[in-house]
Amino acid sequence: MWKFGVVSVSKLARSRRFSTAIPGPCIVHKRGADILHDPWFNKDTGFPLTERDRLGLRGLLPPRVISFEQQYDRFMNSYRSLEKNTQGQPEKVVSLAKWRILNRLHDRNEILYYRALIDNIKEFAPIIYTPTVGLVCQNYSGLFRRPRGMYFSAKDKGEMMSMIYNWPAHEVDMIVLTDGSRILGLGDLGVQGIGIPIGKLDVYVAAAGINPQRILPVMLDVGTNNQKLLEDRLYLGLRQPRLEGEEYLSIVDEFMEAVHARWPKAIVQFEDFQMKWAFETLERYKKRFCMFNDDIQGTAGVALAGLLGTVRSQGRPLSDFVNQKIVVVGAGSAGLGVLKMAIEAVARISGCSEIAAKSQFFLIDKNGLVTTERKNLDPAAAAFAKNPRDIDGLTEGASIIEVVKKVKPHVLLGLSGVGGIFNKEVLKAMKESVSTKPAIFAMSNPTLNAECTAIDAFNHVGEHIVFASGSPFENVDFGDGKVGHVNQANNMYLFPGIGLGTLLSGAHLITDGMLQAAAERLASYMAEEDVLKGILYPSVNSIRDVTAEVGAAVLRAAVEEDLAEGHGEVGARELAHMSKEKTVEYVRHNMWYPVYAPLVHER
Ligand SMILES: NC(=O)C1=CN([C@@H]2O[C@H](COP(=O)(O)OP(=O)(O)OC[C@H]3O[C@@H](n4cnc5c(N)ncnc54)[C@H](O)[C@@H]3O)[C@@H](O)[C@H]2O)C=CC1
Ligand SMILES: CC(=O)C(=O)O
Ligand SMILES: [Mg+2]
Repeated sequence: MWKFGVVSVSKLARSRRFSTAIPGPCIVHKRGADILHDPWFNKDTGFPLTERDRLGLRGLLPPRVISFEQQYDRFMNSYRSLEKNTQGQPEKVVSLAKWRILNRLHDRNEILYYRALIDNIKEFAPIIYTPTVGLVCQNYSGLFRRPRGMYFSAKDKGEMMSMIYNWPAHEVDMIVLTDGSRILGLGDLGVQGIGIPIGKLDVYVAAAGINPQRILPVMLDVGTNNQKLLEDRLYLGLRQPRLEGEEYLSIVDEFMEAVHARWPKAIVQFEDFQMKWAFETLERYKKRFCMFNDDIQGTAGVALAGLLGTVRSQGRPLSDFVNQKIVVVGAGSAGLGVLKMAIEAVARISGCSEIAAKSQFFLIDKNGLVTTERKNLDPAAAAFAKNPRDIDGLTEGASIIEVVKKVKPHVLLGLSGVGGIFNKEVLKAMKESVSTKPAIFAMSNPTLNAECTAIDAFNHVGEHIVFASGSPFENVDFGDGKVGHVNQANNMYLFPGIGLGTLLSGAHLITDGMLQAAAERLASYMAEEDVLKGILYPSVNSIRDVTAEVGAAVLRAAVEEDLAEGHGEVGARELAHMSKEKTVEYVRHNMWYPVYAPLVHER
């Protein structure tokens, strides 16, 4: 395994684009061409001559040694040329071309790839993550060139305990797992959903500095109910309907046991599971394994930070959160997670009961306003259903426009997966909001599934609004130098810190207290003057800094709950004695940073 010295965290490394500090050596068990074909070790033309001699590479590369800086510039020049050459072509074609050039580098040379990603995260995140990752998943079987991560299928039942040892790395810290059943707002994409764990883990490396040799994207292929995929000759997954009930759970159980047996400290992030399994697996595993569900819990924290930000943006104290009327459209894993966490926050802030705290929240799903009169009310949504007595003038199943007109909410938040449902009529109705700064959160991904665009929100509601979307939109230019700020309300601001903070704490569980600490730290991250301008979240360019703060908050919460067992050479006692500032520095210090380490061959 690679062991890097202090390079990744020294002030020197952070303040210079290319650090001159020398990293510790990295042991490699291969020689010659095998190294060139291994993206973990390959340096392309960057191998120094002495290393070429030591590793049997002489003659396998052109003679000139190219520095890392030159390789980096060469890659960025190719990327810029591609941008120029694809100008005017359809957006999908351009996005996929950009993804391909990045993916090729990922497959060839991980250090260079992650350096390019970290240095250009704002520009590259929309390619390796939402929205382009959605397009990649939709076209995965056609785009497939080489595997990445692990694939466990229903056909592997009984084999997983041994299969897990097929993974070449001895240590794994972070796993992102999906069953492909609800990929972004794109529905069931079966095995093609593997693109999501890959993209999320790239964000882990870029934002949290998790060592890429210690990550593992996993696809649990239990079939698909997507008829188009089942009929597609090139589809790479199991061509059978999804397993259900106990059969399904037994597959997930077996996988979790296998992971735990090989890497008892690995953290498993559940991602993009359809709602019923998202909730069920969270309940089933959260007290047994170190895991969380990003769509339920990560999203909830990011949304809560944004909701608290909207209160601050109105120039009001946080205690006013209890008076904010909030309409949530989408009663799935994400929407219900947000409601639960927001209601708990209202109860905490006001000291009232959670039942009383619910009065300001309205939940709408595909059948309209959710009330206790709903036939076959989903048990997961029941806790948030309105009693018809409390919603004067509104009835079961009322439409979004009816609810908005009647309630005049401070916030309209979408997690429905349905593009454009905050249409002109709905947005115009938000003009009557009782808030001085009405907030529109169009959080569904990818871009085409957003409930509205930024331009439509500012045009139809007004320039004074607060706007956030799950996938990035450009800021809106009002002319005369005035700009409507677009926030990206995406769980990418939290999950890397949740993972890293948990890892460094050595906790074997992720508790509500740790998740709450993460959300609170994000909520307080922005300065008052920015929040008053409607800027609720930091720039994606600051994602390592945000993650260090969030990670430290999670770690400290684990210490407070007496769950921290320590990590590496830093024990529980030492963690408990770290000040807040020292904890942030400690977290920062443990972020991996991509530099070429000298390779040392060992048999
Ligand atoms: N910005 C972010 O960080 C995150 C965004 N999301 C996005 O949220 C969306 C939903 O995710 P999940 O909750 O997991 O999905 P889900 O499938 O569990 O839930 C979707 C919900 O939307 C409702 N819905 C469908 N059509 C509707 C309509 N026309 N009007 C009102 N409600 C409607 C459904 O009844 C259901 O309650 C996806 O697009 C996903 O990409 C999810 C997690 C994080
Ligand atoms: C961002 C994310 O997790 C989702 O859209 O599902
Ligand atoms: Mg997700």
